[in-house]
Amino acid sequence: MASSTVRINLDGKPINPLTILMIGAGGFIGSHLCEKILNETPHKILALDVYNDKIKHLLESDSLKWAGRIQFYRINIKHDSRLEGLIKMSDLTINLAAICTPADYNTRPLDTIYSNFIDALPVVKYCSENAKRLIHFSTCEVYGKTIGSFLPKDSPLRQDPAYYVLKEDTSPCIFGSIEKQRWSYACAKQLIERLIYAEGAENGLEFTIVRPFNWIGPRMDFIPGVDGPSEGVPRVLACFSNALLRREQLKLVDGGVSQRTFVYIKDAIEAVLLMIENPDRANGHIFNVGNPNNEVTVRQLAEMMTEVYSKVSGEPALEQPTVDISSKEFYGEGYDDSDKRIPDMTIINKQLGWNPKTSLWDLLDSTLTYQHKTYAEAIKKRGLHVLARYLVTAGKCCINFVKRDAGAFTDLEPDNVGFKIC
Ligand SMILES: NC(=O)c1ccc[n+]([C@@H]2O[C@H](COP(=O)([O-])OP(=O)(O)OC[C@H]3O[C@@H](n4cnc5c(N)ncnc54)[C@H](O)[C@@H]3O)[C@@H](O)[C@H]2O)c1
Ligand SMILES: O=c1ccn([C@@H]2O[C@H](COP(=O)(O)OP(=O)(O)O[C@H]3OC[C@@H](O)[C@H](O)[C@H]3O)[C@@H](O)[C@H]2O)c(=O)[nH]1
Repeated sequence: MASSTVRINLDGKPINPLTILMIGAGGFIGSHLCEKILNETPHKILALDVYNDKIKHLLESDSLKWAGRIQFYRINIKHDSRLEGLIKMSDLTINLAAICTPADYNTRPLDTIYSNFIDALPVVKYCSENAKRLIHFSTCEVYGKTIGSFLPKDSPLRQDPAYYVLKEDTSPCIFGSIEKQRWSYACAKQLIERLIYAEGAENGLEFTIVRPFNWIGPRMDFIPGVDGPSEGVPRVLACFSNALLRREQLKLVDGGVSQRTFVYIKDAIEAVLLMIENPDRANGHIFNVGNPNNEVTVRQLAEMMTEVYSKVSGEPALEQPTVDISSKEFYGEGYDDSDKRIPDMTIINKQLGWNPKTSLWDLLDSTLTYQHKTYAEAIKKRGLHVLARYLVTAGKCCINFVKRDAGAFTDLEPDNVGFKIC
């Protein structure tokens, strides 16, 4: 519940109610950030996105306690004349809009570059020209590969943090060759960071840049064939959740040797709210937002998710829960990878006093509980439905489709048919 008492920031200054333009509010991070702002602050949100299914629960009824503090605008920032006016109406613009699933970077490089650089240009321009504050979402991927990854495999220096800890103001950005089009995303993000930084240096733009380190939690991406395209390839959490839900093997790209640190979305948006409400401490800064204590290889993540899902679902794991697959087969030509992503936390600790709280096991427990509750039934129905169609077309038996409503047989959606084998 939004408090009615005057809220103060880290420097003891009163926090005045803000109007926040959130571009990409309908996405994974945006939906959690909207919830937090509406539940804990008096701020108003102009939620801009092409989709709103992940924030529908915040928009539905005027009876909601935050009614009137969130308005949704179905806008594609690629070509919409309303963008500048909305930026002018707001005290702060947060830009989350991006194509940010690795399966797109090497297969849709032009769209990826346009989305992460070209389309962000007007947002930066309008904020700078109208002296409006900007919080821009970049990525930990701008660091690319660690320096240590170029050392000989047996070099002891690989164990030296100086060769792998990623620090905002000192670490280089190291990408693969141009043919490795995976890096189209990271390079576009790097260039928009540099443009924002230059707008700050030359024109006084008040900016904060966020580099998320694998934020995960409920509502991340989609489950292919349920709330996203069957042929879609989401990020690893949704890929692995999809396999677990369907009792299929989890695919380990190139053996799952890459390492990642994962942070719970609920911890991460706490850091963003601190940035929003402490402009004197956040303006002009780039922040790593991640959890250095949650490092695993992708293989270890798969094993942990398998164990947690077995506990959550009550179903035994597969005999062989994982299978290796080459990146070429899984992602196609031009894929490349970050070897390791450990965030240095010095700057965010000093400026905002933020630290993540949730262990990887606990965040996977709450996330897979959500996934199982949300998707298991739908997937089971679709599975039976597909089986029924197969049996009928294969002439194995006749099946009486028992319609649950009076609709025509054309709408044989799993939700409204039951069947019995005669
Ligand atoms: N989730 C993470 O771990 C992570 C890690 C690093 C960086 N990021 C960055 O954080 C931001 C948000 O990521 P997310 O995980 O919420 O992704 P997401 O895909 O769930 O959300 C992005 C949202 O932006 C919207 N969008 C994209 N192009 C748009 C356009 N032209 N006009 C209007 N809306 C548009 C999409 O519809 C989507 O709702 C992205 O910039 C991403 O690069 C996220
Ligand atoms: O089914 C899968 C999916 C993914 N993976 C591997 O899991 C690792 C993580 O893959 P993700 O799809 O989550 O994406 P990455 O961590 O590489 O980058 C992501 O995090 C940083 C953000 O900028 C973006 O949202 C995205 O680029 C990669 O090594 C990938 O190859 C698998 O082994 N199997």
